[in-house]
Amino acid sequence: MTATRGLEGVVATETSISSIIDDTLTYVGYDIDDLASNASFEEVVYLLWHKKLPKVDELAELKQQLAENMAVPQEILNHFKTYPINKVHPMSALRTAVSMLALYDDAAEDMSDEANYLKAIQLQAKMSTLVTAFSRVRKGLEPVAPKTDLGYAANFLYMLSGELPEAIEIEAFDKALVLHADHELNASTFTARVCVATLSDIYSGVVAAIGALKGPLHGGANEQVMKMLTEIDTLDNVDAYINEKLANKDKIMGFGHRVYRLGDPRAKHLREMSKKLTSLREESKLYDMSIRIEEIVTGQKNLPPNVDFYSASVYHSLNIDHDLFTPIFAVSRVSGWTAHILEQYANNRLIRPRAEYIGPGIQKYIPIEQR
Ligand SMILES: CC(=O)SCCNC(=O)CCNC(=O)[C@H](O)C(C)(C)COP(=O)(O)OP(=O)(O)OC[C@H]1O[C@@H](n2cnc3c(N)ncnc32)[C@H](O)[C@@H]1OP(=O)(O)O
Ligand SMILES: O=C([O-])CC(=O)C(=O)O
Repeated sequence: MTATRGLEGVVATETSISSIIDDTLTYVGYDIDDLASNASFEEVVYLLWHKKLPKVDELAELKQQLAENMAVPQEILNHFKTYPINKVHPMSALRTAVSMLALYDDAAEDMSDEANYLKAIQLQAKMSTLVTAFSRVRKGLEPVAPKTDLGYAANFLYMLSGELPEAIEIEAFDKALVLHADHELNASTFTARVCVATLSDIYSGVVAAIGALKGPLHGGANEQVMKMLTEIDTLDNVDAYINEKLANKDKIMGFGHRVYRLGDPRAKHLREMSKKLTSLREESKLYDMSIRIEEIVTGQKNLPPNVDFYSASVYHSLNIDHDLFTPIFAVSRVSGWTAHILEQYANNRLIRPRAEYIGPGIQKYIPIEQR
């Protein structure tokens, strides 16, 4: 038995939710470029869960279900207030809060298809409330209740700031949610599938996935990109900073991908959004710095930007705190996680691969006093 490092190239499951073939990303066969230009996030959520685009009444019903399920138990909001607030990363708060949601769900252990679908709706609805409420509580502000007449993207921005967002902000945020919704068998989705393949519950699968997304080699990279842009500070500093990192063999966050070799098709949409929004906020320097970083990293290492690179300056331009970038990724990706969890339940087999043993051969036990 020989291990494949990082499971590269290993085909671990079948799925009909999303695919990456020849650097093209599709959700249920729809090209991501088509969806990014035309579909709302709620349509994409429906697509991932039902494997078909919704009709008018189906979309209206899903929107209503999401809006109606956004409120979270007061106990969880009170719990936020007990945290050592300045030390807690919002991804850790989200991980705990999603775990707590299960405690207040009477159907948490009901494994019927109907109950699991309802839990998917509740997780999708409540995660945006949890992220925005935590952000406010740590600033000493009260959470803002969702408005049932707003769409998902608008509601997130409204609950975050307490102000009704502008149309351009809603459009950009909605598109970012569409672009992050699913991505074949990425690390967090695989984690979710492994977890629920033991027939554990959907909350456990999503909590496990949040943990996997948090790391800087996966969803956590978007926050690190913003940290890098902040450190570099000016266009003049870019070359020296990036060249030094590359010379030291440090990774440049937001570049490279396990599956894409020619480039991540989502990055160009975020690049365009970054250009527009940074200019609107009179912070074009962030876009200019990003473009120069891309020129150097692509030129020297042949590594194109991934979804996390330009999303950083997009979220910054929406006045979002930098440590909320990865929780926002989770708010979108929970649609994909839950779609994969439901798909796993529908045709389940325990996921249990083997390991190549590289430790010592058979050894004889030595009593502790003789070691
Ligand atoms: C939503 C997402 O999860 S998208 C990915 C987000 N993560 C990041 O942006 C973090 C930075 N990128 C990386 O760490 C990697 O490119 C990953 C984790 C995305 C993919 O990793 P892998 O497929 O395992 O590639 P691996 O890390 O083995 O890299 C292969 C080679 O490219 C180099 N490389 C890969 N990414 C980068 C990078 N961002 N900066 C510099 N060099 C890089 C590696 O150093 C390695 O070089 P070597 O062969 O000389 O040792
Ligand atoms: O697919 C991956 O490995 C990582 C990624 O881009 C994503 O999860 O969106």
